[in-house]
Amino acid sequence: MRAACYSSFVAAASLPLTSTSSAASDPRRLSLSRSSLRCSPLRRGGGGVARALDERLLEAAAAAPAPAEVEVEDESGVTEVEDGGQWEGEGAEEGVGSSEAEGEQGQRKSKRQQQQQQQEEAAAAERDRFKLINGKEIFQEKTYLVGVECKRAGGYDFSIEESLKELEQLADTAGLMVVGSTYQKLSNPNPRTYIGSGKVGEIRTAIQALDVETVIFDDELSAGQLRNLEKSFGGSVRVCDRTALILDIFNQRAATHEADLQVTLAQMEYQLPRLTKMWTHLERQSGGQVKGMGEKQIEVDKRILRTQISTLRKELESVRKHRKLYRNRRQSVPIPVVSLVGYTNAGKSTLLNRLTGADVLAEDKLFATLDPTTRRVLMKSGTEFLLTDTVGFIQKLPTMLVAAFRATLEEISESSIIVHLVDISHPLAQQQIDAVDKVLKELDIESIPKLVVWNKIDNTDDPLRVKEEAEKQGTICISAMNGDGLEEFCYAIQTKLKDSMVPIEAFVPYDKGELLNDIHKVGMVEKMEYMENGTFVKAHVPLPLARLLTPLRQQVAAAL
Ligand SMILES: Nc1nc2c(ncn2[C@@H]2O[C@H](COP(=O)(O)OP(=O)(O)OP(=O)(O)O)[C@@H](O)[C@H]2O)c(=O)[nH]1
Ligand SMILES: [Mg+2]
Repeated sequence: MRAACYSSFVAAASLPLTSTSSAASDPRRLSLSRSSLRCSPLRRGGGGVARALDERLLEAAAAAPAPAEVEVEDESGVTEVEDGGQWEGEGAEEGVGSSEAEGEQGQRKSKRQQQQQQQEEAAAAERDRFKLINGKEIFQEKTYLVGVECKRAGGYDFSIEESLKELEQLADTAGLMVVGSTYQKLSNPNPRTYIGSGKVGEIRTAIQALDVETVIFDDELSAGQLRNLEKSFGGSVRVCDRTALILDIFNQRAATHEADLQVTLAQMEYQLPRLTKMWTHLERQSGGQVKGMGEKQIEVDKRILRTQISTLRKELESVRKHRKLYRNRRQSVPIPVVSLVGYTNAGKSTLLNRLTGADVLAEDKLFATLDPTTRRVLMKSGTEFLLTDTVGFIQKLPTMLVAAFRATLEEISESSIIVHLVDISHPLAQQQIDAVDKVLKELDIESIPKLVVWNKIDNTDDPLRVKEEAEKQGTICISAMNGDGLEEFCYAIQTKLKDSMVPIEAFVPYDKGELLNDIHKVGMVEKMEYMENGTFVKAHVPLPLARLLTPLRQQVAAAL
């Protein structure tokens, strides 16, 4: 029953398409237009991994005994009572017979009551699995996690246990209920099933014992591996991988048009290579007589998907152009931009909120922020800078997501300073730093000055010792939560900004007073002298403003 309902869900939901069950090859799914996919209430209700409320309710209703059957049972109960009434009369004569009948009847009754109670409890437990996440109702599917530790070149620094722990956090963010996990050490992944056959059997047993509905692998699986695993685990269990899970979280959290476009594009790109051989059932249905039918259907689907991908790319391009235009307009007032980057959950949004009084969602979930938010920060010195909050990074970040979010991250490449915020209280802080540096390298922005800042100092066991260590490394410690170290943070930004500015001396006539304002706002004034026809100013200013001031810089010698 679940498999049947799930078919219709996958067909209606968008293209996270983590499943390769026969349902996943439903032709209707691919013929859906993207706009209809985006508007689908099922997609709104949680995307591919977490199922929508309506679907689950239908399913739960179907799984529960039909009301008509309950009535029949009740009717039979009533008949028995009536019979019992007759027996009662007879029993009054026989005495013992009556109490025996009553006992039997009572036993039957209590058994029925017990069954009813069990059913009610099961229904209540089922209802409890509907959770409200980000204002969306999500059904907490029972999920089992699987990891593989491989000896591979350029491996990640996260151990398999740590990586699985993070996968559990991701599953929790997606609204899933993790009921167990396992891992295997392999020299090389099995090309058919990723894990060995013994492990497949072990997981199958766990699926049955724990009533698992979804199995998530910690690494990206091929279409063939997904299909083979799903077959081995039994039709109703869904198998997906870390990438699909991350895409699903992004899908759940995309709140703006641009984020929505980016996530849909990434999902389609993830899906494209996984369409291969999903139509083999057509070959089987046709009894082998209409050869190549499935093959043709894949081609049709791929073509549809490619067309949708290219339409999406064009749409994204136009959004990007618009964003660039906006950025250029913003740059005509050359306020320096400081970008906040860091591992997901490091506290970037909390810091932005704390410094600017913004109202960006900050919560103890992974990928709370998908869209860059920029706010103005006014320092005590009077200097201003723009602070941009960006999407968090994660180890094993799907490459299509990095690519899809490149436009968003372009903001970073045009900033004056990059602040790499680290959750220093996290046991894997160093590994997280390495993962972020890896993505930053991919973005080719190493020439921009970087400031490493340790956050959540309040959450460490020994803040004093951590601060000492930070000092040794030339790093600042802050608590975005309670505001500790924020003055030092602003001072460090100011110093770094100054390093990236040009020292100038200029004579600003009184009728060009607005330029003096700009110097104050975006630069750092060291000396100012009011003279007869204007003001002499010595300052550090950003390059664009220094260029703008060129004629006035040349007048200094004449004025003095
Ligand atoms: N104890 C402590 N908790 C903090 C601090 N800063 C942030 N947090 C908490 O850390 C969690 C994540 O904070 P966010 O600001 O959402 O993190 P983020 O880096 O924006 O995360 P993403 O948007 O997912 O990339 C929230 O529960 C915050 O309350 C801090 O200085 N101390
Ligand atoms: Mg955030």
